[in-house]
Amino acid sequence: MSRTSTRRRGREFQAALWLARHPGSVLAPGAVTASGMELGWSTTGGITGAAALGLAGWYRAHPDTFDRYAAPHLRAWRRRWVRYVGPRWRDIVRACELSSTHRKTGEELFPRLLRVRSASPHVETLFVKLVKGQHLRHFEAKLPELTEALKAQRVAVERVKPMVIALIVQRSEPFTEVIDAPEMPETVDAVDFTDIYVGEDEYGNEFRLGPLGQHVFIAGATGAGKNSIPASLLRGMAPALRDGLVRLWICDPKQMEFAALAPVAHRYATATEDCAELVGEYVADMQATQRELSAQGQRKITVCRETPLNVLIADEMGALLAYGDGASARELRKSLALVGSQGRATGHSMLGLVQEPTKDTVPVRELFTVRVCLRVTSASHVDMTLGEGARLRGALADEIPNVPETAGIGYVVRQRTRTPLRVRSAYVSDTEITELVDFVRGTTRLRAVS
Ligand SMILES: Nc1ncnc2c1ncn2[C@@H]1O[C@H](COP(=O)(O)OP(=O)(O)OP(=O)(O)O)[C@@H](O)[C@H]1O
Repeated sequence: MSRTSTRRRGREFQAALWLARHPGSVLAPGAVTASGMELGWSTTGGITGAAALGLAGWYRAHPDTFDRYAAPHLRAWRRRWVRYVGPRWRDIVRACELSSTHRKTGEELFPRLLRVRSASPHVETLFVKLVKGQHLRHFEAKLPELTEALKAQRVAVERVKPMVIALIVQRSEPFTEVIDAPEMPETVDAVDFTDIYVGEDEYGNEFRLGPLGQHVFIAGATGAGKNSIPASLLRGMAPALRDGLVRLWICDPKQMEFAALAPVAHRYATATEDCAELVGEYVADMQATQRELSAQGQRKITVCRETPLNVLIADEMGALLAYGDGASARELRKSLALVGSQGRATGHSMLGLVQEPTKDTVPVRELFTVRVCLRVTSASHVDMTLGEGARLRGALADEIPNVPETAGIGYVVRQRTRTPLRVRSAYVSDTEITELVDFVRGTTRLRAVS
């Protein structure tokens, strides 16, 4: 209903509305006061102290679960009240000329901060209710001013629903140094095919992927550092490759970085038709394993020489699917779909690399169980890679600067919470690829052992 009166809403009602919007601010002090009056102030102090101690104990004892479940809420709450408390938010909005004046009452109207989310220490998402007459465009036009006013590195904006937008505020860069290539274990016993080190996450934890039972999709613009992820995985499995427990199948239309691995690959192809044939063989191999498994009454393989882990690396998937000749591309899509849906039990995994996640690659994307989005050139590529809403939740992969210092940086979505996690893969140089190849072929001893 539009306002016709020239009088403002009374202050007592403004206060009541504020309290209704912030029930926590009423309930928390209310609960403490009630407890103090009912149970006595020393008991209440004891309960509050025990809760704080419990939280501190959790923080120290289980960093993983604390960082995942408690930290985002505590951080969001603290930032809400330290950085964006009423007058501060209004000052920022006013300084960026994003407030407006009510025509009749002359009252200054501010876009209202509905919610602050902070899934990682480096990013906050501010959900903002627009003032009538405002549009996403007004905020887009003021992004540079907002970035300065918020003292942020970067601010992005997205429309959430009518009258509500999200400002995604990146505060800092967790990765300022290149991460060394993973060491190669000496023996197969040291390799866990479901858990291989490939880099670090923004909390300083190890970023690990498991090729056994998973298909990994990696999107990133040219120079984003896609190759480091498969290369790190291969280094982590080096003794298994050497001993015939892992077989490598490579589709390499570009014939650049992966060409160095050709000598240790079980199959290697470059032309689209040859790649289609290679993937066809991969499917036949998978189906043969399926028959063996069902003859033995088993549901999945144990990695050994007889039933090795097969890893299919499909570089430039977009090019293979979109620009190759029609029949081969169709054949490839069908075969990849089969591997995607049936290959996990038989130990037939895929690592798919794309420069641009477009509509040709998106249907295939759904076949992959783990997706990594490195620097991409368009905001739409983020959700195309990681799934709807990923960018809104803070996966600003399109905002990663296009400079060599950011290679290998990107996002994965945590399966349980769907929160994007900023990660950086270890960097595997050409020399370290050569070292891997020599190790697998048995022409060198190890440089180092984990
Ligand atoms: N994880 C990393 N950490 C630091 N630097 C890296 C990392 N990965 C790659 N780089 C640097 O970025 C350059 C480009 O990497 P890479 O060739 O893997 O990119 P790409 O995404 O595969 O690009 P293209 O699609 O053009 O092949 C490398 O030569 C290297 O200098």
